[in-house]
Amino acid sequence: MKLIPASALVRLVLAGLLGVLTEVAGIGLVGTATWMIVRAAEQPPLAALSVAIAAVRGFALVKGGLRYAERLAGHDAVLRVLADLRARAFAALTASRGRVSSGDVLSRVVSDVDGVQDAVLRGALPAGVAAVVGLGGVAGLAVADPAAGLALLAGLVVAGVVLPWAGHRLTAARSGAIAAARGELTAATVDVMHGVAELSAFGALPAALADAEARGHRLAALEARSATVAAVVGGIAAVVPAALAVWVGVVAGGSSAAVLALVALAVGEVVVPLAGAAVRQTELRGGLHRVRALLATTVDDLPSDEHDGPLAGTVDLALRGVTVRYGDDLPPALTDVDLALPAGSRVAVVGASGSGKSTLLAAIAGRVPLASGTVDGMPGGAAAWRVAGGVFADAHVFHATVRDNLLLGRDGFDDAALRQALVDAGLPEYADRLDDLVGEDGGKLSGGQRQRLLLARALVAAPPVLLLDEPTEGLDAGAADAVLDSALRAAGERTVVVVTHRAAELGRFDRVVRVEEGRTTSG
Ligand SMILES: Nc1ncnc2c1ncn2[C@@H]1O[C@H](COP(=O)(O)OP(=O)(O)OP(=O)(O)O)[C@@H](O)[C@H]1O
Repeated sequence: MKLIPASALVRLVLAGLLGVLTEVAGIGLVGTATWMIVRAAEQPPLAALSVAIAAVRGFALVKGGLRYAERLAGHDAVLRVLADLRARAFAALTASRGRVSSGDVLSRVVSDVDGVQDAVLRGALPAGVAAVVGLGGVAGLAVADPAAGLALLAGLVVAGVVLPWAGHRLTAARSGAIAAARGELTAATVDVMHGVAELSAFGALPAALADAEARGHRLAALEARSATVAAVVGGIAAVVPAALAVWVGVVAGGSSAAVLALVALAVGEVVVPLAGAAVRQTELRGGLHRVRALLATTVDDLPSDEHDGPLAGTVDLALRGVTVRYGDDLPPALTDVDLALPAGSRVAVVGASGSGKSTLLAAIAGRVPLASGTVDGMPGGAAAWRVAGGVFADAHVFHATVRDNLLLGRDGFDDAALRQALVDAGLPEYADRLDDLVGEDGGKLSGGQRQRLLLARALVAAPPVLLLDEPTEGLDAGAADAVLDSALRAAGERTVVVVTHRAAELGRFDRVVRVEEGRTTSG
C-alpha cells in the first residue's frame, strides 16, 4: 500500500533539489569566505577581493532564500500527503467497523500518520540531500586534491552510513514495541475517560489510573532508550566533520589547505543529522507498518457518491448459504443460513442471547463480511447499505442535535417529515425539540428514548428493507406494542425484519425466524 501518492512525489523531488542547492550555497559561502580571509592576509589591493566579497554576500542571501523555499516545498508536499493519508485512514477505519478500539483509532490517525511527516521531512529528504551533496563534495575535492577527496569520502561513510546503521541496529528490536505501547496507552486513556463514572462507582478508578500510568512509564522507558542511543550516535557524528576538516587540511597541505578543510567541514555537516534521524526512523517503522496495515483494510462497501442515499421502492432479497465468522479461530456466528425476504414481508427474528440474531441483520445489511454464501437481489449492484438498514445493536447516537441525528448529513427532508418520524417512532416529546443536543452517544436521553431516536432515524432513511434490532427495548408492554404498530404502518410496502424478545409481538408478523447457535429455522 503506497503511503505517498505520485503527485506528491514531484513536490518532494523539488524540495530535495532546493535542499541540495541550499547546501551548495552554504559550501560556496564557506569556501569563498575562507579563500577571502586567507587572501586578505596577504594584503592584496582591495580590487582583488571585490568579486569574492560580492560572492560571499550573494551566497549568504541566496542560501537563506533557498532554505526558505526548501522548507515551504517540503512541508507543502508532506501536508498534502498527510491530508490524503488521513482521509484514507478514516475511510479504512470506517470500513473496519469497531475492530479497532477508539483509543487505538486516535493513535493511528494522529501519531502513526504524523510519523509519515517525520519519516519524510527528517528522514528521506535529508538523506537524499546528504547523498547528492556528499558525493558532489567528494568529487569536487578529489579534483583539487585526490587524497583530500578520499579522506572526505571516508569521513562521510562513517558519519552518514556506519553511525546511522549502528543506531538503527541498536534500536530496531524495540521499534514495534514503541508503536504498540503508544497505541495501548492511548486506548487505556480513552477507556478511562469514557468509563470514569463507572470506574468510580465500582471503586476501580485508582486501579485503572495506575494501569494507565504503568503503560505511560513503559512507553517512556522504551523511548528513553531510543533517545539515549540517538544522543550517543548523534554526538559521535557531530565530531566527525571537525576531525575530518583537520585531517583533510593535513592531507592537502599548502596554501589551499584551509579552503579544502573548511569545504570538507561544510560538506561533512550535511550528514551529521542522519545518525539521530536513523534512530527516529527505526522508532517510526512500527507506526508506519500500522498505517500500511490500516490502509490495506477493504473499503469496498463505503458509499462512493456522497449524494447516494437509501434506494426508494421495494426489493426482493434472499440469503443463500450465508456463513459469518468474526475470527478465523472463532466458531461461526451464522452457519449456512437461507432466508427469503420478499418485498413487503414482515419477519420477526427470535432466539436466545448470543444465538446470532444481530449478526443476521448485519449480514443482510452488508455490515459484516460473508465467509460464504450470498445475499441475492441487490438492485443493479447497489451497495448493501442503500438497500437494507435501520436500527442495529451497535448503533451510535452523535453528540449533536435531534435533527442532525435523524438526518446524518443528508438533506431534502423538511422538519414536518422529521416530526412525523419522531411521532411514528414513539418519541413525540422531541417533535418540537429538533434543535436539542442529545449528549455524547445520546447520554441526555433515557435508554428507551435513545432506542426510539434510532428508530425514527431508520424511518427517515426508509430503505427498501428495514432492519430493526429490538426497536422497542426499554418500553413497557403497552407502549412497545403501540410503537411497533406505528413503525410497521410507517414502513408501508417495505420489507421489515425485527429482532424481538417479546412473544406478544409475534402475531404482527408473516413469519417468525428462530435463530439457534447460528442456524435458522422458520415458523
Ligand atoms: N464483533 C464481534 N466479534 C466477535 N464475536 C462477536 C462479535 N459480535 C458478535 N459476536 C459473537 O457472535 C455470536 C452471535 O452474536 P449476536 O450479537 O449476533 O447475538 P444475538 O442473538 O444478537 O444476541 P443478543 O440477543 O444478546 O443481542 C455471539 O457468540 C457473539 O459473542
